[in-house]
Amino acid sequence: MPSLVNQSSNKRYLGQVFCNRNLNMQKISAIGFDMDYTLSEYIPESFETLAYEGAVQKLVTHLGYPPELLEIPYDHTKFVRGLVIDKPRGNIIKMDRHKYVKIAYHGSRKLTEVERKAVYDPNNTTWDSFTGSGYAVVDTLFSLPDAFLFSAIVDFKDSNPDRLSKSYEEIFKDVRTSVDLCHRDGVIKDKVALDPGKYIHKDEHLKETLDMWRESGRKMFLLTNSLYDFTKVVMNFVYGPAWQDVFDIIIVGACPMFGEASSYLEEGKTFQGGHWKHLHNLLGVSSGSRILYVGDHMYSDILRSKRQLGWRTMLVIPELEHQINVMLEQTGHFEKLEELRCIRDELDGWVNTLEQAAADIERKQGNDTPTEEDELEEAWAEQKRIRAMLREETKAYHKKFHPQWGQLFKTGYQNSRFALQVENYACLYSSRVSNFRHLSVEMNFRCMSDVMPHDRISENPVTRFLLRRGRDN
Ligand SMILES: Nc1nc2c(ncn2[C@@H]2O[C@H](COP(=O)(O)O)[C@@H](O)[C@H]2O)c(=O)[nH]1
Ligand SMILES: [Mg+2]
Repeated sequence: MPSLVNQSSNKRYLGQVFCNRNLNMQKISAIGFDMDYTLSEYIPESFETLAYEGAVQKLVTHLGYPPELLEIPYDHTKFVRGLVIDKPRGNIIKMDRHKYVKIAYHGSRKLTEVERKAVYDPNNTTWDSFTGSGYAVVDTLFSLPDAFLFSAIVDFKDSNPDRLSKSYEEIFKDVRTSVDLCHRDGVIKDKVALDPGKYIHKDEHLKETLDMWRESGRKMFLLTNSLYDFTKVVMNFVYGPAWQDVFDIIIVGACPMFGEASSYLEEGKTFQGGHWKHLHNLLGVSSGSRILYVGDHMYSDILRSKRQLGWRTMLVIPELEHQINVMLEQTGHFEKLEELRCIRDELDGWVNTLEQAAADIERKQGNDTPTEEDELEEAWAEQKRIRAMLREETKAYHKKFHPQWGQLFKTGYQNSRFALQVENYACLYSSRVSNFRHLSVEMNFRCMSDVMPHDRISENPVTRFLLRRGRDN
C-alpha cells in the first residue's frame, strides 16, 4: 500500500498524517487516547447547540440576563479554534505567530485597521504577551459556544446599554460559569446519552484502527476528562460494547498532567484520577518518550504532555480536511498571490534604487533632475497599486477558508499562532485517528527539512535588490 504520509494530491485531502518531528513507531511501547473530540467527533450543529442553549438558559434564569438572549440562534460556523478572547475589551482576536493581532472583532463588528492598531499594535501600545487572566484562548472545540455567546452578549450590551450594566469581563465570567455548569449538570451529557447518533459522528474505521494497534502488541490506554458513565456512552457508540477490551488501562476524570499520587479510585483496570508516574509504572515505561498520546486539546493534551512529561504527541485536527481541500482548490489563486508578492518585492527594490539615486543626485547637485522625479512618481504609483491589489487578493483568498477568520493556519501569509503551536508541540497531526489505518504500525515518520529565509537565498528580495545594484554600478 502506498504511504500517505506527506504525500500531496492536487484535488483533496486523502487523510494524510503529517509529521513535525521524526517519530519511529518501533520506539513506542504504549499508545494513549483522549476521548472527546479525539475518538469521538461531535457534530457541531447539534452538540455545540446543547452547551449554547443550556448556558443562555442559565444566564437568563439564574443570573438575570435579558430574556431576548434566548431568541438568538446558535451559529456553529461563526468561530474557529486558535482565536483569543480579550475579555475586558469585549473583543475576539486572531494573531500571527509573532503575536501580532491581525484580525479583531468587537462582538460581531470587525475593527477597522485604525481601531485595531490603536489597541493592539505594539508600536502604539505596550507589548502584550496575551497570557494574563484578561485573555482566554479558544484552544478546544468545546470553547466555540463560549466565543459565540460572549460575542452575542457584547452586541446586546452595546445596543442596549441600559439593559445590561455588567462589564465585558463580568459577562465573560458568567458565560464561562454557565457553559461549565452545562458540562457538569447533565444538560449536555444526558441528551447525548439518550441519542448518541444525533450528537456524535460515527467513524466507520475507528474500531479497525484501534484493533490494529492493539494487535501490534503495544500497551493501550484511554485517558479522558470525562467521567465513567459518559465515557461508557461514548465508547459504546464509537467502538462498540467490547470497548474496554481494547485498552489495558482506562483513566477517567483526568488529563495528561494529572493529580496527586494517592488520589484515585480503582476498579480493575479502570481508574478515576491518579498520577502520571503511576501510569508510567502500569505501562512499564521508563521514559515518557515511549508513549504516543493522541488528543485534540492543544494545551492539556498536547502542549503539557509534551513539555512536562516528554510524551510524543499526535494532535487531531478535524478542521484539517476543510483547510486542505480549500487550499488545493485555490492553488491557482495562491500562485497569483505569490506572483503579486514577487512583483511587489521587485517594485520595492526599484523604488529603493531610484530613491537612493535621487538622494545621490540631490547631494551632488542640490536638487532633483526632472527625469528622476518622473520615474520615481511612476514607481510610487505602481507600488501603491500593486500593494492595494495584493491586500485585496489576500483578503479574497482567506475568505475562501472562512468569511471572518480566514485560513486557520495562516494570518496574511505568515503562520498563525495556532499553526505555530501545532508545529511546536504536535509530533504528528491529522484530521482523525482512523487515518492511521492506512499506515504501518511500525511506521518511521520523518519530517520535511526545515527552511529558513537564508536557505532560499536566491529568492530573497534583498538578494535581488543587491544583485541589481551590483549590475547597475
Ligand atoms: N466542567 C467542564 N467540563 C468540560 C468543559 N469543556 C469540556 N468539558 C468536558 O471535558 C471532557 C473532555 O474530555 P476529553 O476526553 O477531551 O479529555 C468532556 O467530558 C467535556 O464535557 C468545561 O468548560 N467545563
Ligand atoms: Mg478531548
